[in-house]
Amino acid sequence: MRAGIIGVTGYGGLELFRLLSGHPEIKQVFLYSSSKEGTLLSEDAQHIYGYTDQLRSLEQLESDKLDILFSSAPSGVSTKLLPPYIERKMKVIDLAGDYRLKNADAYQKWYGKEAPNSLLVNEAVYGLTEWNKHEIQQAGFIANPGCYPTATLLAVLPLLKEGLIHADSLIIDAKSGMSGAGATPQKASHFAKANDSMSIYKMNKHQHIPEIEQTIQTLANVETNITFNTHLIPMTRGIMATIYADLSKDIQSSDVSEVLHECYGNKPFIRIFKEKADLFTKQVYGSNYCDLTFGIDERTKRITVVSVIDNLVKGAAGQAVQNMNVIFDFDETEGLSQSPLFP
Ligand SMILES: NC(=O)C1=CN([C@@H]2O[C@H](COP(=O)(O)OP(=O)(O)OC[C@H]3O[C@@H](n4cnc5c(N)ncnc54)[C@H](OP(=O)(O)O)[C@@H]3O)[C@@H](O)[C@H]2O)C=CC1
Ligand SMILES: CC(=O)N[C@@H](CCC(=O)OP(=O)(O)O)C(=O)O
Repeated sequence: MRAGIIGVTGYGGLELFRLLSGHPEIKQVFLYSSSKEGTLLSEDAQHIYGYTDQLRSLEQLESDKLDILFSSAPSGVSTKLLPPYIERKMKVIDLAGDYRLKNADAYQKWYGKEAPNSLLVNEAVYGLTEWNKHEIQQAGFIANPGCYPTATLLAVLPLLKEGLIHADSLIIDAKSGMSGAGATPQKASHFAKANDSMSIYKMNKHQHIPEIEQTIQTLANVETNITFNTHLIPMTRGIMATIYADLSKDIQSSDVSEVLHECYGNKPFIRIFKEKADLFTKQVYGSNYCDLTFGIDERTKRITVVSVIDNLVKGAAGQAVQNMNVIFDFDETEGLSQSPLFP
């Protein structure tokens, strides 16, 4: 099979390149750049020194014959760039947020950008693999989930669906490594500011709030108004989402455990740890795993659920490859079975 990657010079694109290069079904990967066409990817990305394929232009993409196209460009770009390929029925997986929100006003409000063509938004299948496998199997066009929504939704959906927690009590405290902000240097990622420090950002206005609420509505069939905040941590990869919710009935740990195991028992990338396990982001570093634990607080009748992922793998490129595997009926773990890098 032949795959193409738009935005391959960015962090999500490089991770796609790493995973697709080791995928047994992918024979060729075409690399596209909007700014560095004709140069070698390895000139910038020294870790793949020796790789000699030139970056192709977006004009070349128009006539290239691909079995699947991944787009890992900043939000707003795929609204303009992807329609011809989706309309041509090329298989497309978009890692950006453009096609995730079904409501155009919500997209404009939270992203501050012009909403994409609504027909194509309706065509897009939300690629939360463990929850949407059947739809993904039939799909030609996938809106790959955001990194924070992936970590959050995998943790809360089973509990919401089974009515174990009050939907309107959800508080999500999420933290990300610096690669979540992409390869372009920013003020917040300047070493002297970010190192040895921690910051909160986009307080109560993060663009992933409507994505999480929309997906809870679609997949667990409940309305929510979440409190969701994000923090930047001086590490390269990783997301930890610590989630608090009121228990809806007299729930025991064994009920929660049973619901999680029932939901994810046969899912290769979800690992359920014992209650109150000391999870850390590095235990999933470089892998497609989402690790979960929880603890019931008998005193407050609240539950804490914790989820860790690698933002570039399960939160982006890994889940995109998992979705490709589902679309083409490959084993879901094909090309994704590397164990985490530790220490
Ligand atoms: N980083 C993360 O953890 C996650 C990121 N995402 C989403 O994935 C996408 C990529 O993120 P990330 O890799 O971090 O971002 P980066 O900023 O690291 O990379 C984006 C790449 O997009 C390309 N690009 C920029 N403008 C255009 C354009 N007009 N047309 C085509 N290509 C363009 C650039 O490459 P070139 O100049 O060579 O074309 C650039 O390298 C974003 O939408 C992001 O929100 C989703 C989940 C997690
Ligand atoms: C650390 C950091 O800055 N992370 C980014 C994640 C970007 C992302 O995944 O954006 P979309 O899902 O909207 O494409 C952020 O919080 O905006």
